[in-house]
Amino acid sequence: MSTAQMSTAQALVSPVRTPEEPAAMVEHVLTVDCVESAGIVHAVSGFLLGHGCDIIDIKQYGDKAQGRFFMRVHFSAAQEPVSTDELRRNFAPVAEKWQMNWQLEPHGRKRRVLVMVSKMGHCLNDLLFRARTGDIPVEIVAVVSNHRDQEGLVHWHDIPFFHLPVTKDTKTDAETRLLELVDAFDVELVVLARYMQVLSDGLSARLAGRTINIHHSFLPSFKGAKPYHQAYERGVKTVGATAHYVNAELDEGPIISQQVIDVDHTYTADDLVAVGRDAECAALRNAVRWHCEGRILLLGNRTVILR
Ligand SMILES: Nc1nc2c(c(=O)[nH]1)N[C@@H](CN(C=O)c1ccc(C(=O)N[C@@H](CCC(=O)O)C(=O)O)cc1)CN2
Repeated sequence: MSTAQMSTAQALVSPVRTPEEPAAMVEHVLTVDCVESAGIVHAVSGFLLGHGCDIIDIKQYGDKAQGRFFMRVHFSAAQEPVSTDELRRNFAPVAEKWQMNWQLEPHGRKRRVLVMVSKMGHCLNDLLFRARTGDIPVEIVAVVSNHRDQEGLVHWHDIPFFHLPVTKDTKTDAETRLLELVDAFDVELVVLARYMQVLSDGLSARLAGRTINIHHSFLPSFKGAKPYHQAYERGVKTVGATAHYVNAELDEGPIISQQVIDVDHTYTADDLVAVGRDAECAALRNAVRWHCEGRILLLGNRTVILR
């Protein structure tokens, strides 16, 4: 068989050689905040260009009053040769030079979430459904409650349920057990989905920046345990809900997301409780989604949301 015949035969069996197969691309999200100054975007985009990365979406905000700069970059990187850990190692010197607070995560990585609830299950139910359907990038790894009302729902989702009753005498042990569960399940975010016990200063400090609460009023109005009854007595025409990070000060943590609903004189206090549920679910789901997508950065007791 002549060489010409040989090469025709080979052509028949070996795959058609197309131009260089693009390497598999992996998407990442980089969030940074640092002192505001010229050259930050250039430094970050130059780093990405130098590592063969392609920017998909970029959001930034410079707070002139506080002199702080915030940025979120969603980008794709050729998987070979750059892994997430390698990107982190290579970005560290850039972050050091600019004194950045930063995070670099695979885009869409599901965060490990522990949900706390008392008796009212509407926010828990909404989060369980949206986690199950992939609407929010979370894996709910455990649910903790000081009551058993939601145990059946949680077991239906095949998720571990822990009953930690809280009284004046058991609160310290309950909080110690909660921290054991946070470590045991490698929890990245704790969500208080109508959990009606105040976390101690010590627990709030241990969970600072990784605990989100839904308060059933449009803060700063009507703090405390019964905001809808306060709203009814005050005769308001709008009620709402506020998702915020938890700190030791009750209902005082940095606000992430708020929702409102118009009402009028025909609404009883129970009617306000009922219409408020949708606002609570919407505010909490947005806050959890934005936190897990790396869209929230802190500026003192306020938040910067890059979306
Ligand atoms: N350290 C914090 N812990 C909690 C916060 C918070 O902002 N910081 N928010 C609460 C949720 N919440 C309002 O959104 C709230 C819950 C409970 C109370 C309250 O007064 N509880 C009474 C007991 C009520 C009961 O047993 O039903 C109390 O703790 O004495 C006010 C506001 C979650 N934790």
